[in-house]
Amino acid sequence: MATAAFNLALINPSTFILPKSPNPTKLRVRTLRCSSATANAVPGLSERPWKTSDARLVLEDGSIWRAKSFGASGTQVGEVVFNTSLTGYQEILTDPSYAGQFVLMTNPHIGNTGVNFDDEESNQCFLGGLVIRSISISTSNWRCAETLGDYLAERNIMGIYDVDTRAITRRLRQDGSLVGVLSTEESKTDEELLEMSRSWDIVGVDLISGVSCKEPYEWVDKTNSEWEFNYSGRDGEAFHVVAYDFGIKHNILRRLASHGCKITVVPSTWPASEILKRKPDGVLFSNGPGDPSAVPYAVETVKEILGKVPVFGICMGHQLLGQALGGKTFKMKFGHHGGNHPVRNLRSGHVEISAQNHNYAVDPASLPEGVEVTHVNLNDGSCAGLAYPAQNIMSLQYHPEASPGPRDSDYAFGEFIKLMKKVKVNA
Ligand SMILES: NC(=O)CC[C@H](N)C(=O)O
Repeated sequence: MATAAFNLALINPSTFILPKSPNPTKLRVRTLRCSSATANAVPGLSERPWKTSDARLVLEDGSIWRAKSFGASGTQVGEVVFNTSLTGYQEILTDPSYAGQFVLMTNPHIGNTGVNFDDEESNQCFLGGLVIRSISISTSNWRCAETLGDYLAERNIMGIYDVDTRAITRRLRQDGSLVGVLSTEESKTDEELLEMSRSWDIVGVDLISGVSCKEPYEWVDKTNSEWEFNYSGRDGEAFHVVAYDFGIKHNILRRLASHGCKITVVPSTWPASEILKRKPDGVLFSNGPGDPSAVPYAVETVKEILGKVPVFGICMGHQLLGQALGGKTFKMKFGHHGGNHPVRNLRSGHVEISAQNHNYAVDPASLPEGVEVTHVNLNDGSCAGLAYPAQNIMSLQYHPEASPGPRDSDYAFGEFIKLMKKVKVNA
């Protein structure tokens, strides 16, 4: 969000006098400095608009979308999903939950703030590729370290632009998720690419094992003090949380640390018995890519931990919890991906604007008695959060850590702390 504010400041000088800015002078100096120091032309794109189409996106429904390439070249298959976030493409590119997917941004103008050193949500880009309407021909931001095109090329990720993202989004909304093949290779025929898209599937595939860490590690970084916004819920007491890494986003770890937790991150296959031996105050089941029904080993791990220690599930973690409690998950028509999804907290009655990224959901009707639906997605009524107070379980289908997205749901980390505190006091 701050990136957007700085970027706006470049376009509209009136934003220099934001009344609520903690330090307007600092903002002005940084903004002006960045406009001259980091304004870079994107290599290879300065010839626009004369670059001719050199890439194709072939969808499994037989449609062929001609486009211009940036980033890496080659041929790549993936499931196309659309993301409605207005800002935060770097966090989206580094969210491991996008493994196996092409992210199509509905915001038409991408790349204007480049990429920086601080907004990475993991150490790698796991997504299949990026599909955008228009790539910015210059980058201009005080934190910009390189252009989006260079960044993707270095990580061997394909991108295409000058493609009708509105038309593709309407198709996905109407017909549901579609598998596609992105290719810059002239030698491959349309028929070959179509065949590739039709013979590939993301359902039933364990994508977690490809993104989880290989060894346990301790995490200490909090949200940078310059960006911290929520000082409630901390009283100096440190709770030890073990976080299962199913593809964990760094901001989940930063927010837990900012809320006063000492954190150990463990691989997705780490035995539950090892965790319980460490006697943590709580266990977090993270977000992660793919089909929750394709990872029965993870559901078994969750089952072994439930009821023994307070737990918090986020996105994939929420889906695995739903299954471990005896419920079912199903694939949605086109899922939820974006930083602007309204959710109602049924306990408080408040509506949150949330960050979401999922294609699967828990069917609340399949859950046993005693499990409470705590949050509902207001766009389609789907289950957005669960609690099972008898076993100190809470979970959200969406992202309280945002990154990118609004901070409305950060209170959920505070609720997890309260849950751990309650159990510790009564122990
Ligand atoms: N962000 C996530 O954890 C995604 C969850 C799951 N892979 C889905 O698509 O529904």
